[in-house]
Amino acid sequence: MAVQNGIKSNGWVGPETREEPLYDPALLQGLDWKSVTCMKDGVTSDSPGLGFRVRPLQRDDFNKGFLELLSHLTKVGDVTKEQFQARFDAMRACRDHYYVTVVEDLNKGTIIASATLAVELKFIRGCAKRGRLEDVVVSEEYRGRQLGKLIVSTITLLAKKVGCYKIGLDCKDSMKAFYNSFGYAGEKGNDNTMIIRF
Ligand SMILES: CC(=O)SCCNC(=O)CCNC(=O)[C@H](O)C(C)(C)COP(=O)(O)OP(=O)(O)OC[C@H]1O[C@@H](n2cnc3c(N)ncnc32)[C@H](O)[C@@H]1OP(=O)(O)O
Repeated sequence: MAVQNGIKSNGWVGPETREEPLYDPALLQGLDWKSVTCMKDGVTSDSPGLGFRVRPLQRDDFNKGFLELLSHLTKVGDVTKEQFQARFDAMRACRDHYYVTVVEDLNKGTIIASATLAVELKFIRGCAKRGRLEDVVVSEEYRGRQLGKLIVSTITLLAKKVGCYKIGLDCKDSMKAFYNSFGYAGEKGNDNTMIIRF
């Protein structure tokens, strides 16, 4: 892809074009961590712990074990690098809709946690935006080290920052207590997920 004066032919502008982030990394700066009570030892997305970095998904994360990480959540299938990059490019083209956010272990150069904020545009509520928390996962060998809380809290704060009026999620019954600890709760009379699988 052609780059001229930091501006790519797809219109992406910013100092981190070399790393090709899915969304503007500056959005992760200055999140309101004062409102988060579940983190211990001052861990935030700006200070995630020695050797860790919280950042948007990048186009080269195929090489950093991103799909391997997702396999700790569900079936991924045989996704080639070309397929991964085509999907990445499609998500980036839908600007302001997909905020796949990861934690990288900088010492190993691997992606060790991830979650997605998907933003749905509405006509209701004055053309509001609704957030969805999707595909939360921490690599099995890194669990129990606050990374789950870190990535979920980051996405929740990000949803507020980008202007969502609410954020919701679907999860198994066994995960309800985990999400309750961040303030996610079922609503009386409106606590059903209904799906058709194709
Ligand atoms: C919307 C969705 O995507 S639902 C899908 C959720 N993802 C999965 O099920 C994938 C497999 N599981 C995982 O990847 C991880 O176990 C996660 C993401 C659920 C948790 O990640 P971890 O890094 O281990 O969590 P973390 O260390 O931040 O622990 C957070 C706290 O939640 C608690 N916790 C962890 N799992 C659960 C659970 N199932 N129910 C209740 N509490 C839980 C921990 O005990 C810990 O409590 P503490 O802060 O009092 O010590």
